[in-house]
Amino acid sequence: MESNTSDGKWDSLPVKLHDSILQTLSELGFTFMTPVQSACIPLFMSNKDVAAEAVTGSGKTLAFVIPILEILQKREEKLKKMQVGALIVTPTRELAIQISEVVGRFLKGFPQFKQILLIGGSNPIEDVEKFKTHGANIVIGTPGRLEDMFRRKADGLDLASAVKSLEVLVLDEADRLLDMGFEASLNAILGWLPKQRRTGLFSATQTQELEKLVRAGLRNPVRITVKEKGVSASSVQKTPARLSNYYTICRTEEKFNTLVAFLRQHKHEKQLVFFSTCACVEYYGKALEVLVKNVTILCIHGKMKHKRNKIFSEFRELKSGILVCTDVMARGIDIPDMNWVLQYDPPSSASSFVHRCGRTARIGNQGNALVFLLPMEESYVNFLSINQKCPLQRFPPVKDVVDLLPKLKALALGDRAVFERGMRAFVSHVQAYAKHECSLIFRVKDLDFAALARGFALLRMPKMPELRGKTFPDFKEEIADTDSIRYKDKNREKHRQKMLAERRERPATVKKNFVKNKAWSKQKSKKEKKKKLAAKRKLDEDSDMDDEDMKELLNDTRLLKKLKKGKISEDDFEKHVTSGDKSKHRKTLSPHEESSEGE
Ligand SMILES: Nc1ncnc2c1ncn2[C@@H]1O[C@H](COP(=O)(O)OP(=O)(O)OP(=O)(O)O)[C@@H](O)[C@H]1O
Repeated sequence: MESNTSDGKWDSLPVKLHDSILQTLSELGFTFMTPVQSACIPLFMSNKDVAAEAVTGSGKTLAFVIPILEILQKREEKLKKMQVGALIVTPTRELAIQISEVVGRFLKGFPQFKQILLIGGSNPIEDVEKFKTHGANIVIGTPGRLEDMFRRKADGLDLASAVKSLEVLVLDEADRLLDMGFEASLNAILGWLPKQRRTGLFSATQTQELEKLVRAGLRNPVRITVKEKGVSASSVQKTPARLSNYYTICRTEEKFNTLVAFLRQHKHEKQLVFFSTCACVEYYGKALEVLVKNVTILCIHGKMKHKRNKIFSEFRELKSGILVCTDVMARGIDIPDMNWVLQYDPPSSASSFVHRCGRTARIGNQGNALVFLLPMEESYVNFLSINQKCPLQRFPPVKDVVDLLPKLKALALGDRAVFERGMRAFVSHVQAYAKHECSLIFRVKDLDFAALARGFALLRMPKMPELRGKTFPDFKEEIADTDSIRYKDKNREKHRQKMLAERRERPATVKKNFVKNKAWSKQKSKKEKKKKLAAKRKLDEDSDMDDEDMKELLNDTRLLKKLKKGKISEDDFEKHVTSGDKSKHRKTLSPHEESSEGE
């Protein structure tokens, strides 16, 4: 089936839709159904479980929202205030908000039903109170918060009882939800739900693994697949037909300059720029704010706590602008009039590639996507075309590329915060690169680290396990003593100076043991200590990491590895491990992973 909006009018369905639904559809100006809607709605309404795969932006949301409303309003026994009839689970908050807006629009015609949004970023106690006061028949949420809500019996919310009347469960972006990252929460949630229910799995890249479908509780599901006919070939492609999908090949040192030149030439358009990690968004996003003038630039990633919803809504309203983001924006997000999807870093999986591109060229509109590849990554183009049915064309060379890396370096020299962001971004990028699903093409061992560091405009090479034992004659350190780089923020700098002075005053022997005795106190079990060290290794975006912290963490990580390999004893480990006392402030080595970016 080709994905367009002319798959018949709503009254051509074998089932008649409720007048209120038809009324809302007419208000929205949706005269025709899309293929996924005409296929799913009657099946889902007739007691079947469905697993639907349809290209991005093909109207999957209504393919489950309409049946949910039909099923709930047809129930013989009307739902009470605290009875949940439908549960929609999504991997990200933004997607949950978006779905709740769609549901809200249709609920105007069904005032008897209430919906509630249960997502991260808000106060869970407020959610509990809201639920208790207003009740909810349709729940939309992200796995972490939903699981949390199920466990809040002590706060007076018995969600497990409320879902006993559940008729429909929808997993939107099902393949992502059934991934490892959400496994624990999702299993817990599924465990609370009644077995007798309809289940729908929706995605542009559906899971083909039967065992996953079974885990989601699907009984003999009807599989619905709606793909696009390829423009050139007679093949069926996974991306929308009206998407112009490009790639460009840049050397590492040219990549950022090319991006800036491109963005400067497309200021009147709306664009998403994907990076692989939160730390890269923080670093490059801020750099773009300085280097691309007279255009709104916003940044969003999964480690942002409260600002996220506001940023997302702000960007949706813009006529033109740039949203620098991680894969938290890759799936399901429906931003009107998106002109370009730029992938500065290729995504960690082929399915992400399809979803990222799908933020443009939605519902029959024109759109463009461009992925930046290094020369050694060119075979990714073939891989996408053959294995993923996602053909790309080479983008004509970007004009007026100027070298802005010296400017970026100057920014780092002028503010320690920029310097640290750059180091963190580099480390996270390398570690994310090593985790690429397509590891035959994205080979970390083939990365030219010196060139990469030049491309990141770093002042010196960071210390990280991947670079251990290597020398980089092609990388010129910009500054011998990075301690001399000051924070622009006066208070932060004052605090740093104080810490430096304290460190200088501390005798060398005490230095090692002083903090150690505090945090790694004798009372703590060895297991606990190891757990704490593992926790320290998870990146905490809100704190700072100075050079000393970085060294200590490297030391700790090295020791932990040795301990695991049996090269040192537990006693040796304890003797040499540095303290965790500063862990509140410290950064870690590991990247800002986006693998469990949801929520
Ligand atoms: N029948 C229709 N006629 C016109 N527009 C529609 C119709 N159905 C949905 N739309 C619009 O199409 C856009 C894309 O729909 P939706 O977000 O449901 O796509 P999707 O298939 O879920 O995409 P993704 O795979 O990216 O999650 C939305 O703006 C929606 O309002």
